[in-house]
Amino acid sequence: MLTRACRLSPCSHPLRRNLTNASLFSQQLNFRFTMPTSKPQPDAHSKVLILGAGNFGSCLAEHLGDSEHRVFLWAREADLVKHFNLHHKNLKYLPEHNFSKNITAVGPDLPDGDFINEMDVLLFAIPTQFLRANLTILNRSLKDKTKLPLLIFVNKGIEIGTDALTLEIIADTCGAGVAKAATFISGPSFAKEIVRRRPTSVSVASFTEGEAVKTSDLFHQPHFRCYTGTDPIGIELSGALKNVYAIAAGMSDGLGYENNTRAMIITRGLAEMTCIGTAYGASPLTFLGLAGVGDLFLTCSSSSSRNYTVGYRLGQGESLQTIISTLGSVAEGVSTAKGVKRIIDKLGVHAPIAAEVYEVLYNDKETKRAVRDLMDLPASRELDLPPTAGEPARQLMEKLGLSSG
Ligand SMILES: NC(=O)C1=CN([C@@H]2O[C@H](COP(=O)(O)OP(=O)(O)OC[C@H]3O[C@@H](n4cnc5c(N)ncnc54)[C@H](O)[C@@H]3O)[C@@H](O)[C@H]2O)C=CC1
Ligand SMILES: O=C(CO)COP(=O)(O)O
Repeated sequence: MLTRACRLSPCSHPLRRNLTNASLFSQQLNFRFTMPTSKPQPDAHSKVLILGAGNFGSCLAEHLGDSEHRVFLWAREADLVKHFNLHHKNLKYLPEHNFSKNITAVGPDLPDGDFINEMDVLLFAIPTQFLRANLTILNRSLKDKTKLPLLIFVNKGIEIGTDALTLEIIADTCGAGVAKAATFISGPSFAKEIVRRRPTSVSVASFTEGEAVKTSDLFHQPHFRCYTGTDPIGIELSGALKNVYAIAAGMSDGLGYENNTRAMIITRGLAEMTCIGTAYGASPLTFLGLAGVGDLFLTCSSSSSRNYTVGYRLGQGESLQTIISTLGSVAEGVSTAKGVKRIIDKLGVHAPIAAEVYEVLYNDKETKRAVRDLMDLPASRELDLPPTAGEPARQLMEKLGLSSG
C-alpha cells in the first residue's frame, strides 16, 4: 500500500518543469505565491454538499454516503428532492439504485450562505455549461476565502463562447484564490459502475497539492483508488478532449467499421490530445494517465458512454437534434467540440479527428465523408509534439496569480 510520504512529491506544476527545460518562458516564470488551503482535513464525520444530482453527483453522494460523512445532495428538481428523501431513490438518474440513508437531498433552490459555510466539502457535479451561473450565485456564500471548504470539481468540458476550462470559470466567478485551491477529479469512472463498487481509479489534481491529497483521502476506498498530481490544466483538458474522441469512436462503430478503426481512433486521438495539451501548456505525461488514456479508452469503447452513444447514433444516420433531445443526459463532447475547434485553430495544432467531429456536429458533414477525408490525409510522421510554449496555460496561470515576470 502506498504511504502518504510516497504519494507526496514536491509541488511543482509541469508547466514550470517544461518551461524550465526548454521553452520560451524559461527565464520568465518565477513562482512566488502562497497556496491557499481549505479548512482542516475533512475527518470521518465531514459535512459534504454535492451540487448536481445527475448520474455522477448521485453516484459520488453514494460513494461518500457509504461512510460516517453527512452528505447533502443538491438537486434543482423539486420532485426529485422530495422523492429522494422519502424513498432514497433517484428515479431520473441511476433509478435501480437504493441510496444510503446518510444522504439528504436539498433544493430546488441553491442552499443559502449559512448552510454553505457549515460544509467541509463542496463537490460540483454540474455540467460545464451551467457551472458559471451556479458559481456566481454560490460565490456570495463563500464569504471567508481563508476558510474555504474543500472544493472538488468533476465536470469534463470546455465552456462554449469563452473556451474556458473550469479553472478559469472558477477564477472569473469566485476569484483566483478559490481556483488555486480547487481540486479536479477525472478518469475512467462510469457512475453506474462506481455505485456497484467495481474497482475504479481516478486522477486527482490541484495547484495546491495538499488539497488534492485531502480529496484523495476523502475518496479513497478499497474499491476506489486515487492518484494525485499537480497538473489540473492537463487533467481538465484530458477529461474534456476524450469526450470528443469518444464521439468519433462511436461514429466509427455506428458506421459499421470494426476493431482496427476504433483502435486507430483511440491511438491517433491520444496523439491529438497530447499535442493539443502540450501546445496549451499542460504536461504531455498527464495524457498517459488515468484522466487521459484511461478515460479515452473507456469512453471510446463502451456503449455506456453518452458521448460514444451520440457518435454511434450519428453514424447510424440519426440527426444530432434527435439524439440530444432523446439522450436524457448530458454528453459534454458535443458542446466541447466547439471550444476544441477554436483552440486548435488558434494554436495551429493539427488535430484532424477533432476537426472532423466538429464538421459533422456543426456543419452537417456526412459521417462517411468525414472518415474518407481523414483516410485521404497525406502520410505523416507518427508523433511530433508541438514546440509551442503554452500560451493559454500561461495566460490562465497569470490570471490565477501563479506566474510573475
Ligand atoms: N456520468 C458519469 O459517469 C460521469 C460524469 N462526469 C461528468 O460529470 C458532469 C455531470 O454529469 P452527469 O451527472 O453524468 O450528468 P447528467 O446528465 O446525469 O445530470 C446532469 C445534472 O445537471 C443538472 N443541471 C441541468 N441544468 C442545470 C443548471 N442550469 N444548473 C445546475 N444544474 C443543472 C441536472 O439537474 C442534473 O442533475 C459532466 O461534466 C460529466 O462529464 C464525470 C465522470 C463520470
Ligand atoms: O466520463 C465518463 C466516464 O469516465 C462518462 O462518459 P460519458 O459522459 O461519455 O458517459
